[in-house]
Amino acid sequence: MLVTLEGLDGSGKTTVWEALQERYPDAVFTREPTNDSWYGDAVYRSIRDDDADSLAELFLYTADHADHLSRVIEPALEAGDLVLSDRYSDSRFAYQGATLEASDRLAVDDHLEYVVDVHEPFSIPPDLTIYLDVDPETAAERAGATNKFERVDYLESVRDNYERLLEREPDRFVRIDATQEPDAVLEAVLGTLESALEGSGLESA
Ligand SMILES: Nc1ncnc2c1ncn2[C@@H]1O[C@H](COP(=O)(O)OP(=O)(O)OP(=O)(O)O)[C@@H](O)[C@H]1O
Ligand SMILES: Cc1cn([C@H]2C[C@H](O)[C@@H](COP(=O)(O)O)O2)c(=O)[nH]c1=O
Repeated sequence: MLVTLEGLDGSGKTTVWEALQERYPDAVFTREPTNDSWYGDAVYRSIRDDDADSLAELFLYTADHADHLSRVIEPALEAGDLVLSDRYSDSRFAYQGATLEASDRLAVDDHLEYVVDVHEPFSIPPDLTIYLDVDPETAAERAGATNKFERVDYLESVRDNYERLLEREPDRFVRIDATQEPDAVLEAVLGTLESALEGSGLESA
């Protein structure tokens, strides 16, 4: 089963993902951008470049995703493992959808749909996506504005895109109020995961 954690920068995904590692010791924990390949290194280089071309950046993130799929996700799913990924394809749909729209780099009507379509022929959709919902102000404050994505105005567009994704696939997404205290957020995530794992044949926490 493939479970992904999504949300704005600073929404608390990594905090939750790290706590889950104690509860699910047999699961495969992974992330995007990857931090163990040259594709991931290239993505982090682009994140640090304020003048990066938005279309080139989409394909850097997508190359990293393709490698992540073949190297980590597909083998783990074939082995029947529970896979928990801190960010995955929805980050591309929300973030690059917003960046491309702002840069006017592409002659398409709907930038989010374009990014979804790029993934469609090769990607594996998650079984469950836990969306940690925070307002852009809280997100930017918590994240500390350390990169070009962590600005309130940009995060507003990213959040609008996440809302579209939740509307498109209400059965895949579970929204959790991530402005709650960390313990309450973790409890809500654990409750969601336990319900999803019931009857899946995979072990509960
Ligand atoms: N529920 C919470 N309430 C208050 N602060 C939180 C909460 N969850 C996480 N934090 C704090 O917010 C900061 C960002 O958290 P974290 O790194 O988990 O977010 P993230 O979503 O993974 O961010 P990014 O996408 O930028 O990596 C950290 O300092 C963390 O301790
Ligand atoms: C996977 C992915 C990520 N991003 C953005 C979101 C963050 O600002 C950075 C790095 O992610 P991290 O969780 O803070 O390490 O990259 C993106 O724009 N598109 C993506 O596909």
